[in-house]
Amino acid sequence: MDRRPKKRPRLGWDLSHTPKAQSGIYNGQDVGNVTSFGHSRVLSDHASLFVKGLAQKDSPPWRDDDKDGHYMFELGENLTLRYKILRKIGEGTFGQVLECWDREAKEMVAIKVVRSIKKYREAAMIEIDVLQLLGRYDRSGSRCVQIRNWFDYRNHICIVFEKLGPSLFDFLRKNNYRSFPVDLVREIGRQLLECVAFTHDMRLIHTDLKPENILFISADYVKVPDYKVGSCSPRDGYSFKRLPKSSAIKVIDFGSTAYEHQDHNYIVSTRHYRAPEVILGLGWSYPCDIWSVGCILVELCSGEALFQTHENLEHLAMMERVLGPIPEHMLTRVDRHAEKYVRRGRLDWPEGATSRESIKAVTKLPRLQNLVMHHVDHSAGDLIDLLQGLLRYDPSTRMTAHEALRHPFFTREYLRRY
Ligand SMILES: Nc1ncnc2c1ncn2[C@@H]1O[C@H](COP(=O)(O)OP(=O)(O)OP(=O)(O)O)[C@@H](O)[C@H]1O
Repeated sequence: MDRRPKKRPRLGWDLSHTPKAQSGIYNGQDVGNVTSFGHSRVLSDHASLFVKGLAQKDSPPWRDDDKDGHYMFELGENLTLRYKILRKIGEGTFGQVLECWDREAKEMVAIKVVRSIKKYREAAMIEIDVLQLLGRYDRSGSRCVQIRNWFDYRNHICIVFEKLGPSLFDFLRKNNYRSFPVDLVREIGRQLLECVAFTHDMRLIHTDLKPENILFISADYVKVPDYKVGSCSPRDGYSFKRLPKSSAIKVIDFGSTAYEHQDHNYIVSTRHYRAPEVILGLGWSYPCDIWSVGCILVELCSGEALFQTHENLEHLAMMERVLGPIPEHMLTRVDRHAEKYVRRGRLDWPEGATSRESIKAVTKLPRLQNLVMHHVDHSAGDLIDLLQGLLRYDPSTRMTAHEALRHPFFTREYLRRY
């Protein structure tokens, strides 16, 4: 049974946060006048009528947006005369993602049609800036999703991407939250860290790494028997699980990407992947992405999100249960919002728990070593050691992406399956 929503929301956006560190990049001009974007296009319906040889049909009638500022459309309609809408493939905080046929390039594309609300339009311009920057330097085009085009259509910023396959989260969900084989985890981890290393080299922090934002390039999969699930009969279909034919992945959603900055102290990341320094209000930087990678790798090994909680103190208590005590030097420096989670230099737990259920949820979590050993049939020692480096509490001693890529979990000669 599905226990989680199709896409877990990033909390920061609908709180009060506006990405301060990013405001210097897009200076609030009207989008059509932004000069820093070489390929800026503001396409009115009339303008698009002049695109020669592309029109199959006219533009759809003008419709009001829905109450949240989402673009209203019907399948088969044009989105400018260049793109034909085939289906909706995703929805997030920023807007809807539509699979479209690009009549000019003659290929499928994924177009993010951003909500017609000022803060999302502004954030979309930052995402375009980041994507163009990454695209300029990532010559192999290997790990970050590629932007193909962008335009402003009926007050919606539309970002055209190469079309990718399902997300890691889609795969986990379709597999009823059963684990990936460790060799696949290794291949995904390596590519993810390559992307993070490249992004960090570009002095950018993604801030929203999660299984929903990591997409397989291809949608092809095979069904293999899942011997670990002894209790289910083959008849109910659960004794098979899907595995991707190729492990190649790309990272998407650079809409919350932050530029290197000294004063990062607003809340970032989707809850389960949020680093302790973010929760404690200690300021954050590149290491917050590394923490998210650690959480993602554990989730791929076990099938379930590591810290399933919606509450800060419970979240911190879960971290202590899995990883050991948070260093006192971090707890004594917390900001005024997080003061209530600390008592005499240690976490106010279980005293500060809101319910017995909460204490139970924390107590039932295993130690990291046990969790990994339970799910992984080989290379557990290397994986545990890597995770301990990625999930170090103190961001200044946490592994960097480049260090992680040199870890034996990736460099030792394992018999490769993927
Ligand atoms: N290039 C792509 N190819 C295929 N599907 C995609 C692509 N980009 C996005 N998607 C799908 O659309 C969904 C939403 O995309 P994205 O995360 O970029 O939107 P968002 O509004 O920024 O989300 P969030 O709420 O996390 O900020 C993804 O989870 C994925 O399923």
